[in-house]
Amino acid sequence: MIQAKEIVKSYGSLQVLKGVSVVIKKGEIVSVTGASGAGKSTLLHILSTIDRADSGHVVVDGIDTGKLNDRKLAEFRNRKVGFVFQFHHLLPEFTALENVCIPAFIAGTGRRGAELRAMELLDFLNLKDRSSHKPSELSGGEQQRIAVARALINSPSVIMADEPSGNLDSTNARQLHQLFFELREKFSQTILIVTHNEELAEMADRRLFMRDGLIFDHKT
Ligand SMILES: Nc1ncnc2c1ncn2[C@@H]1O[C@H](COP(=O)(O)OP(=O)(O)OP(=O)(O)O)[C@@H](O)[C@H]1O
Repeated sequence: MIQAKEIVKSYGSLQVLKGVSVVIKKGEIVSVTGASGAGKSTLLHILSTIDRADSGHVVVDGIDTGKLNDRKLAEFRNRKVGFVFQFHHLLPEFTALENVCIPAFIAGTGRRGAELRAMELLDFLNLKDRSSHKPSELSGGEQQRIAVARALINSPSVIMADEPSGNLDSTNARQLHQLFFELREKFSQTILIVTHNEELAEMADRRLFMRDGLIFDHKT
């Protein structure tokens, strides 16, 4: 489902990824931990095609992303990959429902179809009655669940989360963690989570660990 081979990435003279290879199977939930600066976010950005590697290959859903031009890559990302970040990045002037719909509009879905799908997702996430609220009128946990709904609207095959619960209190963090497992049950999604949260890392099917730009199986 996600295959990365010999990924190398440098920023100036700093080589951040030094030949990272990883395979993540369809429907698998994998966590990545490691010290600050180890290269976790950089790897996630490359696997999710937000950023390009200097060398190496990233294949998602059988598509070699290195072969796509920028326009095709943006289209691919919009349809195939859902993102959840530490800070939800919801647009403050739009309602929860509108925020969730935005990736669907970008994909060319009509307003009615997008809103129907968004309401289904908000219902699944117990947020239906918050749909007309702006982000500032929602709690941190609700904002993050809205961001999850936004990540799901185009039914991506892959969800990538970078410190998704880093900004939440322990109760909301636990609920969000549980949600990832419910998503896998319901939508068979492949989920890759970068986290400093040991409890979340431990819940995953498989744990990976990064050190100095290299990736390892996590040994308990
Ligand atoms: N755009 C950039 N330009 C220059 N250096 C960068 C850039 N992005 C990341 N780096 C550097 O690359 C290294 C790895 O960063 P990265 O964000 O991948 O680490 P991380 O393991 O996710 O850390 P953290 O746990 O603190 O989020 C760091 O030394 C960082 O300063």
